[in-house]
Amino acid sequence: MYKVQTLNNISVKGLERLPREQYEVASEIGHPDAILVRSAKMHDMEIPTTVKAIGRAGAGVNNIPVEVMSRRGVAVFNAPGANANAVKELVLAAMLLAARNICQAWDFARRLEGDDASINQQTEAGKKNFVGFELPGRTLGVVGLGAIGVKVANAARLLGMEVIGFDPQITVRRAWQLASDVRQAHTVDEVVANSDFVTLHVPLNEHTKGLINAERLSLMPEQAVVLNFSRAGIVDDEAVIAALDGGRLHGYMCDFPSNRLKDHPKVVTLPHLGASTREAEENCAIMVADQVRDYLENGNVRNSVNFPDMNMPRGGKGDRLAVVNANVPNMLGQISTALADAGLNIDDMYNKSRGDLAYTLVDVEGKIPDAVTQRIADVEGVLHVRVIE
Ligand SMILES: NC(=O)c1ccc[n+]([C@@H]2O[C@H](COP(=O)([O-])OP(=O)(O)OC[C@H]3O[C@@H](n4cnc5c(N)ncnc54)[C@H](O)[C@@H]3O)[C@@H](O)[C@H]2O)c1
Ligand SMILES: O=C(O)[C@H](O)COP(=O)(O)O
Repeated sequence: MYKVQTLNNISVKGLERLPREQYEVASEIGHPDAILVRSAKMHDMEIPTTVKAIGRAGAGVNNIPVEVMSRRGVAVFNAPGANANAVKELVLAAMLLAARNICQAWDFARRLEGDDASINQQTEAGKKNFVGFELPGRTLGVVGLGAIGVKVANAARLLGMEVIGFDPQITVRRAWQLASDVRQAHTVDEVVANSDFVTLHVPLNEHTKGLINAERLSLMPEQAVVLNFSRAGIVDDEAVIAALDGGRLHGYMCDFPSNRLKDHPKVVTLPHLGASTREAEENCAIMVADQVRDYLENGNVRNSVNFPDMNMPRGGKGDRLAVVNANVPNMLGQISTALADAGLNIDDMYNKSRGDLAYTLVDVEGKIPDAVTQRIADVEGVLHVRVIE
C-alpha cells in the first residue's frame, strides 16, 4: 500500500487516479511515500525521509525546496501547461479591466446613492472619469514564452494587438506554437520600452526576483500597464506604487494582494486565482497524480523538474531497481558489480543524467535481496535506492 499526503485541496479527479486498493491518501498520514501539493510552502517543513516523490499540481515550484530534495534523491514533479489556459483567460480579463477602468468604475457605481433619477444623473456626470482605451494597435510585451506566455501572446494577436516577446530559453515546441508575427525582443529592457502592457510569465527565481524594478518602469511608455500573474517578488511593489503615483503607469494588475497593494486605487489584486478553474484544477491533479503513480510503481519519470525523463516499459519477471545517484564516474559499474556478485542477471538497464543527478533503472531476473540493496545504498554518491517488485 502506497501512502500519499496532500498538503492542499487536490481535485478529486486527480485523487481518483490513485486506486484505493493500492493507495491511502490523506492530509495527515504517517510515513508518506509521496506528497501532493499546490501552493503550500514546504521550505520550512520537515519532509519525512520516507518521501520518494513530490507532485506539484500546478506550474510553479518555488514553494518546494527542490535543491534539498535533489540532494536527498527525491523526485519533484509538476504539471506543465495544465493550467495555462486558465491563466491566459485571467490575463486577458485583466487587460480589459485595466483598459476600461472597469474595477474603479464598478466601485463607483456600487457606491451610488439616492433614487434612480439621482443615480442616473450621477452616472452620466461621473462616467467621464472612467474613459478607457481600446486594445487593437496597442503593444503587449510578454516576458517568458512558456506554456502561459505563448497562449497570452497568441490571444493578444487575435485581439488585434501588436505583440513583442522575450524568452532567451524558449523551447522549440513553444516557438512552433507562437504566432509567427510576434516580434522577438532581445532583452527585458527592449520589451518594457516598447509595450503599452507588459505581462510576466516566468518562474520566480534568483534571476527573475525584482525583474520589474524602478529602472525598467522608467523605460515604459507613459500610462502603460503591468500585469503580474506569475509570482509576487517578480515585481518590485514599491517601485510600481511610485510609478503609479507619479503618473507613469496607468495600472498594475496582479494575483498577489499585500497590504501595500490591495487598496491602491490604480491596483487590482486578485486572490491568486490564476489557476482556480475547475478545468485547470482537474488537469493539474490528474497529470501530477499519474506521474507520481508511474514513478512509485514503475520508477518512470515524466515532467520532473529535477530528474531526467525516463520511461522503461515493464517487461521483465523479476524486480526493478531504481537508483538515484550523484552524476559522477563509475556509479553504473558499482551497481552492476553488486548485482553480479549476488548472481543476478540484468534484463534491461537505463541510465540518464540531469545536471548533478543521475538516475538508473535496472530490471533483473529474480528477486533482489535486501543485502544487495543495502550494498548499493552504501556506495558513495548514491542518494536513494529502492526495489520495485
Ligand atoms: N497566478 C497563478 O495562479 C499561476 C498559475 C500558473 C503559473 N503561474 C506562474 O507562472 C509561471 C510560468 O508558468 P508557465 O506554465 O508558463 O511555465 P513554463 O515553464 O511553461 O514557462 C516559463 C518560461 O519562462 C522562461 N524564462 C525563465 N526565466 C526567464 C527570464 N529571466 N526571462 C525571460 N524568460 C524566462 C522559460 O524559458 C520558460 O519558457 C510559473 O512558474 C508560476 O510561477 C501562476
Ligand atoms: O504555479 C501555479 O500553478 C499557480 O500559482 C497555481 O497555484 P495554486 O495551485 O495554488 O492555485
